[in-house]
Amino acid sequence: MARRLLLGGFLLLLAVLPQVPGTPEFWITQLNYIGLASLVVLGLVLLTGVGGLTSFGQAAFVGIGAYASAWMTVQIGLSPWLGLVAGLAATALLAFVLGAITLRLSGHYLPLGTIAWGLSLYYLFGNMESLGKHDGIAGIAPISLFGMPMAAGRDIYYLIWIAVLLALWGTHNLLDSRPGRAIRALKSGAGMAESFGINTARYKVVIFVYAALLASVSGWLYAHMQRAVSPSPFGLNHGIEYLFMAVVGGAGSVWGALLGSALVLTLKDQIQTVMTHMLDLTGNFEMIVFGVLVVIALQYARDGLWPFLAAGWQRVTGGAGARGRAAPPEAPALPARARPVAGELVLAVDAVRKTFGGLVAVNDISFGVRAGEIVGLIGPNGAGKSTTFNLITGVLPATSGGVHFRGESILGLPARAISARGVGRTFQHVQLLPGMSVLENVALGAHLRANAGVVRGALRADRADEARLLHEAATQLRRVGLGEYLYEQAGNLALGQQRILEIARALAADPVLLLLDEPAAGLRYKEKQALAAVLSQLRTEGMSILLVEHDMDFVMRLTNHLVVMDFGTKLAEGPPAEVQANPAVLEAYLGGIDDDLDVAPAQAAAKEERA
Ligand SMILES: Nc1ncnc2c1ncn2[C@@H]1O[C@H](COP(=O)(O)OP(=O)(O)OP(=O)(O)O)[C@@H](O)[C@H]1O
Repeated sequence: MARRLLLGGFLLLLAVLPQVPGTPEFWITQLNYIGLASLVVLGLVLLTGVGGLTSFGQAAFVGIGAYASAWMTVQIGLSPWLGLVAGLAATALLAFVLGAITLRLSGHYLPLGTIAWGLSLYYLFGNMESLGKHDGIAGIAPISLFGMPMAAGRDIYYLIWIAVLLALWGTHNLLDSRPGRAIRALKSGAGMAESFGINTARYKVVIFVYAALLASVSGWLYAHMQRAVSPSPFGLNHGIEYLFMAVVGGAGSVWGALLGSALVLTLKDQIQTVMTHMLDLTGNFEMIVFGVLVVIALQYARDGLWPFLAAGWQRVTGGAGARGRAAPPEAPALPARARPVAGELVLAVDAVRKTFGGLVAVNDISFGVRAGEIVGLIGPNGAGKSTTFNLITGVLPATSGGVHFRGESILGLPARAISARGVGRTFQHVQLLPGMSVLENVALGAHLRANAGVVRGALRADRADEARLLHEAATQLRRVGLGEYLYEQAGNLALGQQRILEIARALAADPVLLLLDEPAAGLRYKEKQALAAVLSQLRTEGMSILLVEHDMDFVMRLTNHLVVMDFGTKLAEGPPAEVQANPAVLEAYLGGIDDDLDVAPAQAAAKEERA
């Protein structure tokens, strides 16, 4: 409620400011520039703050939007609106090509790549005869709406701010949608996202084009506001300044874009005024002071200033608690895949082999998992269990052998293709998006069961789809006993709960086979019992489970079949009681290779059960 009031007040202020007779013209001009910068910075929030892709070259896309429309209106005499369409088309095409090439670069090569094309485009503007070389293009017509030209600053003000507010709304919606969750996974969970069928390379290109289009709209508005364009505002220094704005404002939040643009532009102007009037200094000294202020700000607020303001506001208004919120409403179930009949061979691993240089980590291992069966893959540390797991899930390429899932060869397929066929997994080291709610983390698992894309997400035309996804996520969370934590931040959960959350996320993908990598690690006794109950229940429902686990007690009580590995080779295979009595297995474990495995209590437990 309080947030709505604040937003309403802000919108009202924006709307009436130019109408108040006393508002200085300078304020309007400054607000126009803040709006134009906000559009570019909003793109950077999505690209850099959320997606983790640093770009220094956004000013060049502003230039494409500006020059395309300037050229179309001045040289060909077309309407600025057609100029907008041409600018957006040119930007989309160029960003797609540049993105497809540069986004493959990782680490510092990506920012270097963006600097390279930022510079190239700047020099292109300055050297093309038809674009007026370094003098640029003058005499650009103003934008007209319903026959009324928006020539004055106060006229175009509304158009600029409508564009900014629409972009804020669209970006905010996008982040709160199915594609948005995938985008939020790019920065720190790309590998995990691929395991849920998310094409991360595609989403990187999508946010790159999205950010470029926002910059292009800003360029179009700028060209028709200034009525002239020249290369200098589209140079690399402006690209860096946009990045500053994003970082200072708070690159993780859409409102950070507005705050950063407003702060940087106002500060620069104020410092310049102080320098010239009070200290009698002329020249670009404001940039020096500004640079120092940015360094200090980053020292104390790494995530920018918006999170500070948001936290302060939360304290004042006492924000809604995560526990108190109602669960997502009922919604039709998501499409589900056909289940195998009990006993059908779901997974067949056939003489699979993996070598790392001279080391044979997995040495021609074969085993199978049938529908409605829990198979345990056990062995001392370094036996090759995780490597086998990674070969099945497509994370590592095999050296030789075969893996069939429901009769189809899956060896060599990428992780997301394997996941799409119905193989769900959890990770040895928990891989969640800690800043996202528990519910959203699980909804990410159901990504492939819905199809709302970026446009539907941004326009909020995805609500029916979204309701089904969230309802499914809540259902899976209740199924594993985490129904009370739907809106809690995933990072706030205890490790044991995070592991169970990973199972819920895997279940949301509607898998036929679940691969669990040490699910009981770090769990307390009670939590282990709860987990065992969940897994037994899943088995009863026909789920097939392959379990890599160190806790022998847990494995012995739960599995139908055990495969024991040691030094990459299969040591034994069979029902747990049989394997447990196998002398080779006892030797491998009791030989002191692995202290974690405590066979004796497991034997006692098995005896107890038989008695
Ligand atoms: N990427 C890699 N490069 C080189 N060697 C590797 C790589 N991954 C695993 N290995 C080696 O392969 C062997 C099997 O490792 P793996 O992690 O599969 O064993 P594990 O049974 O899962 O052990 P743990 O129970 O400790 O997880 C080990 O000797 C390990 O050092």
